[in-house]
Amino acid sequence: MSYAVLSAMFTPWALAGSVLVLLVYYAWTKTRLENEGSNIPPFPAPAKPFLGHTLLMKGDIFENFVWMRQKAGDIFSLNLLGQHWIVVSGYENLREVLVRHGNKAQDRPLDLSSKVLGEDNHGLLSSHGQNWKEQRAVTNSILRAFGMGKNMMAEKVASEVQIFIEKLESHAEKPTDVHHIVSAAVCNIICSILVGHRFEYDDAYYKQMIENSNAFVVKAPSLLVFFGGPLLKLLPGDWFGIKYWEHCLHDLNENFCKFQINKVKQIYNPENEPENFIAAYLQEMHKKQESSEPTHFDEPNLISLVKSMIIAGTETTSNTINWCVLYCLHHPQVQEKVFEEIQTHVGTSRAPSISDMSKLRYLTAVIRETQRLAGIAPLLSRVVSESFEVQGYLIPKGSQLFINLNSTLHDESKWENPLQFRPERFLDANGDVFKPNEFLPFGLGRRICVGEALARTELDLFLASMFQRFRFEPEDPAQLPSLKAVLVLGFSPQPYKVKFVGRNK
Ligand code: HEM
Repeated sequence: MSYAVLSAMFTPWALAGSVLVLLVYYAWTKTRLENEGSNIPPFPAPAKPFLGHTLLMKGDIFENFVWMRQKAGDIFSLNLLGQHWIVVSGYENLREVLVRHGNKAQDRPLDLSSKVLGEDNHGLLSSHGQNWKEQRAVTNSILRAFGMGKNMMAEKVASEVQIFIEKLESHAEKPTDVHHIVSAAVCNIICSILVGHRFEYDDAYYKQMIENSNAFVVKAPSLLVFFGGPLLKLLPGDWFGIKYWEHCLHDLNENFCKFQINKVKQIYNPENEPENFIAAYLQEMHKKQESSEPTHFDEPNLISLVKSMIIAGTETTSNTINWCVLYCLHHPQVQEKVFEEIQTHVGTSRAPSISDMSKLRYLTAVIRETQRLAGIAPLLSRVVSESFEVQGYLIPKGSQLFINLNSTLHDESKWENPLQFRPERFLDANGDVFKPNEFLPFGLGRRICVGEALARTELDLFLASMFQRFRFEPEDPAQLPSLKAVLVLGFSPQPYKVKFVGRNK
């Protein structure tokens, strides 16, 4: 080979061209799934080169899943930028995957928030393996010790409800967007568990924290961006909103989680009974460290755990309350019926308590119907740690799962007219409330919501007092706020205003 040919081969352009060809080849091989050709669930459409089915995720993902399910069945595959995702729908299939094969489908893929924060496998929401098991066990035991599911926790909730109702009274009859007030009240319950005290709703520091935590849900980049997130973040500007989102998470991390942990550490004494979640975790951590047992208990996990609880425990419950008020604006007869029930069984001279709930059966049905119809946490994600079979299909190790929770909550074969708000569907012929298996708003199996008992107490006490004290009226009766949900990480109602009219008027 002549010197001229050799030197041409090593020009910067030729090198750049070779790198590009290699990259394209790499991307091409990445987009051919490892187990394609074996008995994996079918695809709803042919995959495009490189992108696979990524563009099919555009728009309303649940509407897309409906036609995909019709074409490919209850369990189908998608190739998203070379990653094998499997979408699972239908109650029996969810049970098979999350319960029967639960130990092989309990890990969470590393999500974009963990990637942007550089948190590989910390905390509870997005951790996996042995670390997740330990963080989940300690969270459950601390929450139980602080009275979750018992009267002790109900008292904490009840005292915040009282302050919340007074706040609503100060806005009475004025059309108000109560989103912040509801979130601030609900988050105060988590804060009083985590750090041992509540915050004023108008406190600037607290408001910022709520905004950051809310941003995690409503400002999350679209699912499309999720798959290429870490790379897209390197682009100049903030076209996809990743940098703003990252900033909010970072602020939450530094100024709330780390700051509050440091405050607790300053007065923490391992000899004393822990007064809050952070102190209880520190105590467990020190015990493990002293016993020199191998342990995943450490401060990075604690920081992430605090963040998981704030994020998972605020917008979920407050969204459900906001949905319930919105449904009642559209169905005023429902709120009249709840009020009558409260008047009969509780009266109006004292606040409803958790022990009243067994008599407030229609209210319980209204809360369940709100959770069913709103389906606020519609899609759960998992990564498969060991291959297994469902319905004769191979669910291969390393594939990722989208568990379509709303496929059971809105299943036409189970619920008549599933998209209608009809609380009576949860009442039997004797007027007793029941819970069909398909009612799974908190998930199923090993990763079922860790705060379910707390969330149910919150929903019962907040809503019972709201129905007792106010009639919810629309700002403009001729134009009711939209019922169309905003879908980012979950389903939230669009912002709306409501008038809280005192029942004594
Ligand atoms: C109406 C309110 C709520 C709903 C509908 C809800 C729903 C859910 C769902 C569907 C999951 C995912 C389960 C899975 O992946 O299988 C989950 C997980 C979780 N929830 Fe809730 N949740 C609510 C309230 C709360 C509250 C108040 C807390 C605070 C303690 C909380 C903390 C968590 C945590 C930390 C996880 C992650 C658990 C894990 O990955 O092991 N949630 N929740």
